[in-house]
Amino acid sequence: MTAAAPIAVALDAPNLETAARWASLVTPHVSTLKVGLELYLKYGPDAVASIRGASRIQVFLDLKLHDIPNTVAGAARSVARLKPAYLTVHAQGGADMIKAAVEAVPQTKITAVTVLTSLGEGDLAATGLAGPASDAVRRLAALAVGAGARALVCSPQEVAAVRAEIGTEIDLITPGVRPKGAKADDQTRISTPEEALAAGADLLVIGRPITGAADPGAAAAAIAAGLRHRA
Ligand SMILES: O=c1ccn([C@@H]2O[C@H](COP(=O)(O)O)[C@@H](O)[C@H]2O)c(=O)[nH]1
Repeated sequence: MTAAAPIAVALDAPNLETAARWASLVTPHVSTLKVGLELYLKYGPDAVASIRGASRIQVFLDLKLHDIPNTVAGAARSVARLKPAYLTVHAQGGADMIKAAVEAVPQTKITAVTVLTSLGEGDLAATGLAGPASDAVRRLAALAVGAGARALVCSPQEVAAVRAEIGTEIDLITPGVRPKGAKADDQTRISTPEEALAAGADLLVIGRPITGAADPGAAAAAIAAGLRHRA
């Protein structure tokens, strides 16, 4: 049996039946299933239970919490019983907010989202974050790790620079991954799965290139095979 590839499939589905079907098709090929806002806001904890099924696959709860520290700590405690491997917060919420989340759920890796992979340089300037995205990502990564985050989300284009700064202990997770020739959709700072892994990513988040395929299981298997061949 081959080891599951370091891929988190983003199960951004309109209903539980679709998400559970995708989950059962991709589970043999990948290490992680990601539940995000679309599914969690509609179904809550049932979303996690139904995609996990009877398997022991890792769950990545991508709720991108961003509020005052007390509120984020309470929100993190509310999902602790789901035992997600990863729970996201926005690094821009600041060090106290990240620390509050870390202390609230010690068994889960609090994962700080640095700069959304959909944003380009122009978008950043418009939000008042001057300078190249890579500068903001590195600054927010250092802040988040200093506050206790054990994983970071950045684009594959910044992974090598972040890795050089934060060392090997922190998991680097990259959305914005597109197989060669695939549509970028609304993602801006993208790379291929092979490039992301070669740059030092630990876990690649991939949604639509897998879930939008006619056969999501085959699409996941093909990307996983590509990663094995480069290793
Ligand atoms: O910066 C970020 C943080 C999170 N995401 C999430 O990852 C997936 C990507 O899905 P694709 O279909 O492969 O684009 C999605 O669930 C996002 O919410 C991100 O894209 N960028």
